[in-house]
Amino acid sequence: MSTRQGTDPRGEAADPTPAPGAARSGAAIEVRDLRQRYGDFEAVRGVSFDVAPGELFALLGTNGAGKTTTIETLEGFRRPSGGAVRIFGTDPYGRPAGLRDRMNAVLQQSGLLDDLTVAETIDLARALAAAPRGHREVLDRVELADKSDVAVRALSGGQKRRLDLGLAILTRPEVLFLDEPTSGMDPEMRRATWQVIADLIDEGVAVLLTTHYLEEAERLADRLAIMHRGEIRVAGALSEVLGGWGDRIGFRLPPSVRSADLPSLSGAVAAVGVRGGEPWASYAVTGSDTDHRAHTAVAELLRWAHLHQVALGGLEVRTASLEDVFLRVADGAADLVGD
Ligand SMILES: Nc1ncnc2c1ncn2[C@@H]1O[C@H](COP(=O)(O)OP(=O)(O)OP(=O)(O)O)[C@@H](O)[C@H]1O
Repeated sequence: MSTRQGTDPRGEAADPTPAPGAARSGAAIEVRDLRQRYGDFEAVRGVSFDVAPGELFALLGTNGAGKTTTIETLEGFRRPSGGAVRIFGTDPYGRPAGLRDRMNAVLQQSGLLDDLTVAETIDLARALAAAPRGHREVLDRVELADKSDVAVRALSGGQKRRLDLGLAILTRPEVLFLDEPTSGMDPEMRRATWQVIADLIDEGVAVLLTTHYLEEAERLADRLAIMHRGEIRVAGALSEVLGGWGDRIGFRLPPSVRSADLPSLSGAVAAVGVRGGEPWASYAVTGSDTDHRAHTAVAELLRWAHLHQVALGGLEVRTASLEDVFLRVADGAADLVGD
């Protein structure tokens, strides 16, 4: 079955991974059974994962799942309520000097000063950094050279995110936290930003990314986890995450066919929803030997359509997508996978 994945900006296939949630070796970021409370409310409930140098781990999840709380804890702004986090083997709480210079972040809330120009912003950050990248290199990497003399307040939302990224990479971090770094960017700027991130990973930076753009995770992540209500529900390399979710057969449900009239296909579970404002029939084929069973189900469906003179508009047969998995997790339907 075909997948919807496009070109990988990193130009490489995802590595096979020994175990969901486990790093390959020498973790830069370690999270062990992390718990984080706000008063009586437990926002993070026993989360574990590792990120190795030169690896991008994407932390996906529903709104309020606990992603930002996890990142803030790793950055050393919060002491864990339970469990432990380590950056290069050191507890980051309180941001000890030895670690502070080795990590940086693009946070959801930008700390830019509106009155400074882009060039002044970079100069100020360079003055505070121990071994900063060159002024021109930063501008070029985030493609803001033509905005050098523009005041921050006059930048677009997407350009401000690019400047945030420029400031984060300026300090040459070995660990980079990216909390929704491409929000507000148009598709072209988003793709250019993916390339900047891909280059950093190639240079050996360990990146922890949160994003609501699932395509972003599909393109960039070596491994990913989907969080819901403070827990990791699904984790692993993209192929592992999608592997258990089988194939999908779908078509537009003609007005003449009621959902009760749909045939039962061997080994496939039917559901009727809406797509593009029209009723959409879909069958999920899961479990072992999915390819063979999907072929059998399609053959049965075509026989049924021929017999009953039903047009299968928009017929598609595809591997489950990250969006399918995400939506099932958001429904609370996914089982806990990984550690
Ligand atoms: N300072 C705080 N005090 C009390 N509750 C908080 C605080 N910060 C976050 N929360 C709650 O903790 C939960 C997790 O929030 P968090 O911001 O970590 O989620 P998130 O996964 O990053 O969400 P989003 O995708 O919407 O940004 C939410 O229910 C949120 O309301």
